[in-house]
Amino acid sequence: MTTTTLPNRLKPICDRRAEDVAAAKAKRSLAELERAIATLPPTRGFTRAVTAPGDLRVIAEIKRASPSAGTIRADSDPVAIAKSYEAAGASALSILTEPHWFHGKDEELQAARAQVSIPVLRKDFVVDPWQLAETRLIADACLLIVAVLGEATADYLAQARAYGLDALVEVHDDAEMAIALKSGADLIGVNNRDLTTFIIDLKNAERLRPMVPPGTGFVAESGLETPEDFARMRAIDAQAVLIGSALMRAPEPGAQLRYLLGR
Ligand SMILES: O=P(O)(O)OC[C@@H](O)[C@@H](O)c1c[nH]c2ccccc12
Repeated sequence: MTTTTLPNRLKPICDRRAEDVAAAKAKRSLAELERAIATLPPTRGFTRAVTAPGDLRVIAEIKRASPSAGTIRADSDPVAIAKSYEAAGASALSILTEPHWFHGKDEELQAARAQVSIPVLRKDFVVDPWQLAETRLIADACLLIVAVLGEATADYLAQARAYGLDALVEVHDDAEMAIALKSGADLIGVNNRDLTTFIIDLKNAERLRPMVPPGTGFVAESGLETPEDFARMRAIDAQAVLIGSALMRAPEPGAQLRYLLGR
């Protein structure tokens, strides 16, 4: 994946991830990962869980830090938070594993996933197909960011599916949405945070919602903080919301989720 045309804030993260992958590949070949995948049971079905009929579904995120917010929660125990999200009614989890900017760890994802029964999205910056195999070994779904992958999104999606891995395809404008739709994505997330400026606007999801045809799952991502924000996403018939900071900043993340869901 060449990253020369990436928006400035994504580029350092993706370049660093590409270096990490190069080092990891030297230790574990793709063939070795694929042999391990062949022995795995099916995933928990992320797309199915977050598009199931009923009230707005929640993908609750575990995120210690981010480039836009700095440290969000220093003392977080990911296993305890994962259990509290599940008990509060989350349909799925999203767990950041990017280490340098988001302070994530694969081991924390694995520990959290082992203690819940809902599906888990590995939230990371995929810049190499090798990461899809790596993700299949520890999680139920991957994130594919169209701003990073461009027209290659379709190939990454096909490879993820070949491993039995679900994918959330992330876009933030019309041009990226067109690429996501063409890629055959069955789950599209609109990021309300502009990854070049970090500005958040829920109108982004509202504006792009009509482009997504029935039968394709729609997830509104980022910047959701209040019950009113949830109501706005229900009003556009989003199947799910992806929420991180507003939960991670609360004293009790699970209790905060319950409050936002009005339960
Ligand atoms: O913390 P928020 O504003 O609730 O956002 C969660 C999630 O949408 C956000 O973490 C995110 C969306 N797309 C990403 C891509 C990479 C890293 C992080 C993200």
